[in-house]
Amino acid sequence: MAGSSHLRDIFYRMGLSDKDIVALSGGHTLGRAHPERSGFDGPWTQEPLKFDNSYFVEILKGQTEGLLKLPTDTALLDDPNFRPYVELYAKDEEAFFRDYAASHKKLSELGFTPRSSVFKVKDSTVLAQSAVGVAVAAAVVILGYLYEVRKKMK
Ligand code: HEM
Repeated sequence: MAGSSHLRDIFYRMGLSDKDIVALSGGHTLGRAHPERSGFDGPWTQEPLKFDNSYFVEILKGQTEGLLKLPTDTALLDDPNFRPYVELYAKDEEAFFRDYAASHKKLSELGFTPRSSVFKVKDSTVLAQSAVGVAVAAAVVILGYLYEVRKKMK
């Protein structure tokens, strides 16, 4: 089972799970391989411009003339933890859409610090700076006023 352990090596170090591996592999429902790029040839599904669960339906069918199966696609079938997700997504497209969206978000946000935590630090710094600014401005106004009053009293 070299395929699935290699997949786990790569995806686990990014904090992704078995479910993420299978759901994201479903990205191959779109597009195709090009001999001049990867050496592989052809699409994974009959309608490679349509985002649906057909990638999972096709890999469960086995070899189909004209459709591609990468070693990482067949690894999903051989592994006892991956396979239940393949079967689920093949029969329940909504489950695939739901899990794909969550995994895609996770993948897209790798290495990204959420806005809220950045702004919390920034907000308190900005607030502290503004408070000092207001205090200085108030002091200038008050001192100016006292200076005028003293001048009039003289
Ligand atoms: C599991 C590990 C993966 C492997 C081994 C892999 C491998 C490949 C290979 C060999 C190609 C063909 C490249 C070419 O010849 O043009 C390809 C294409 C593609 N991959 Fe993956 N991929 C993986 C994961 C993913 C993921 C996570 C996504 C997105 C969620 C994805 C989306 C695509 C798409 C959309 C294409 C088609 C590109 C095109 O039509 O030009 N792949 N992938």
